[in-house]
Amino acid sequence: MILPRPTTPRFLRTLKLIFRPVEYLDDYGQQFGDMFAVGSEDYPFVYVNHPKAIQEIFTADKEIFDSGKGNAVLKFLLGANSITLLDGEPHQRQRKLLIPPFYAERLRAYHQIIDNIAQEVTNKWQEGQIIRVRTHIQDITLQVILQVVFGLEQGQRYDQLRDLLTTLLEALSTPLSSTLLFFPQLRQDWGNFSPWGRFLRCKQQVDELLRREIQERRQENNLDKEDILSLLLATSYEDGKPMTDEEIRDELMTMLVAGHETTASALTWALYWVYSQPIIKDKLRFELSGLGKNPSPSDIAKLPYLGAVCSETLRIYPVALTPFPRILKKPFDVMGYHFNPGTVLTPCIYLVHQREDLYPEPKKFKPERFLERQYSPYEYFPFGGGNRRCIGLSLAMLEMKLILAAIVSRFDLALTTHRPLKPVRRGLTLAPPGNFKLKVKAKFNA
Ligand code: HEM
Repeated sequence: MILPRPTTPRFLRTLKLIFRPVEYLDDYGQQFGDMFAVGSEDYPFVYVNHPKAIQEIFTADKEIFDSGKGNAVLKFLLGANSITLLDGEPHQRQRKLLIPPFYAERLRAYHQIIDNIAQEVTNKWQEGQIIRVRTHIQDITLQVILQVVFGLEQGQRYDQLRDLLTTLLEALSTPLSSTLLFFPQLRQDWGNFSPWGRFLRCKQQVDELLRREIQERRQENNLDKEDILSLLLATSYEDGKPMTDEEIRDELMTMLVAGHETTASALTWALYWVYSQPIIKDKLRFELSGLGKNPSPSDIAKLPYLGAVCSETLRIYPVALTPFPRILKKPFDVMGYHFNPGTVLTPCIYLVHQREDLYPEPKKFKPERFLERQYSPYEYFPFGGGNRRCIGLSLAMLEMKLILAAIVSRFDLALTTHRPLKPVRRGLTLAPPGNFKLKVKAKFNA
């Protein structure tokens, strides 16, 4: 069987994928259905949009695919030791060390930190003020990473890293600057006058600060600290060897890049959906009020409607349109199609989340669907799946719930325009436009 494929020239397709990613997928998804191919005839890039096919991919033998190779484009940012760039045994070895700090029982230690940061940033909001949502939310999620993952306390290095990391990631966040990711030949260092030159200098300073922090923390050897960096410093591989400073630095950068922008985008969407539909805001407030005054973060994290709002937020516009590409190392069959080594199989999160047979009226934001039925990990997978599934899933969901609850219970916010908010590209991800604003109508004492 031969897969359908678009006839649009490659260059035009790539431009559409960069500047109008959702239309790109909507158009081809409607035209071609469950699976379609782009790229070369010999080594096609295949979008897979059927849950059965996705199950076959996510449950296949780990040795069949490489993914790290497909992420090589991120080496300049994350470093060569990043888990996202590794495959096979080195990848599994690294995952074994990185996953335990994210177990649910460990995350309990972070509840209060997340709640405090959310309160501190939003306490400054005043009635009548117009909030540029992403700036504030990203400040919260960046501080969560600095405190929970890097274990930093507020002070000079905290402020330096906070500023540098914001500049670093902003440099790659517009649809135009995202072209640097797709066309490496555009990365030209013409000093501080060129975006790439500015990026390189900023990255050097971040690397230096992280190197110093890791060295000092190794010397400090404080076994009482519960942040993820401390846990990584204390752990070792099966052969007893500890992680090297370079490995730890690259994983810190990976968790920062993978964990802070993504969560900020998801939360910004959540605020848009909640405040564009008053009934959802009312239902959330009602559910929260059932916990009484000063509810514990652990109780908030268990609320079903709040969870459903977060899940629906990640369904309708998933932050990642696709998980990492799976590059075949061996021949493999999916739903009757035969693929040769070199083929790139890409389960498409966005198109599966838009399937009418799974999600009736898929363009409507309806949290109730997550209360009425359970979706399999092949029907709903905003965090990817199989042996590469996001390691920060539980932290991200916890942050979304606690921060959304902190805002909804204390503020009445209003949209400043009734034009529907359309997603835009932000690096490799999909995000609400950076200029999305909300007006503070009322501030309550929760
Ligand atoms: C809403 C927030 C987030 C979303 C939507 C998200 C989504 C994803 C997706 C789609 C993948 C690829 C999985 C695959 O290919 O199957 C991934 C991988 C990853 N994510 Fe997340 N993520 C989020 C938050 C986080 C956080 C908070 C962290 C850590 C602090 C994190 C760390 C990682 C890492 C390290 C990987 C690579 C896993 C591997 O290669 O084995 N993510 N994430």
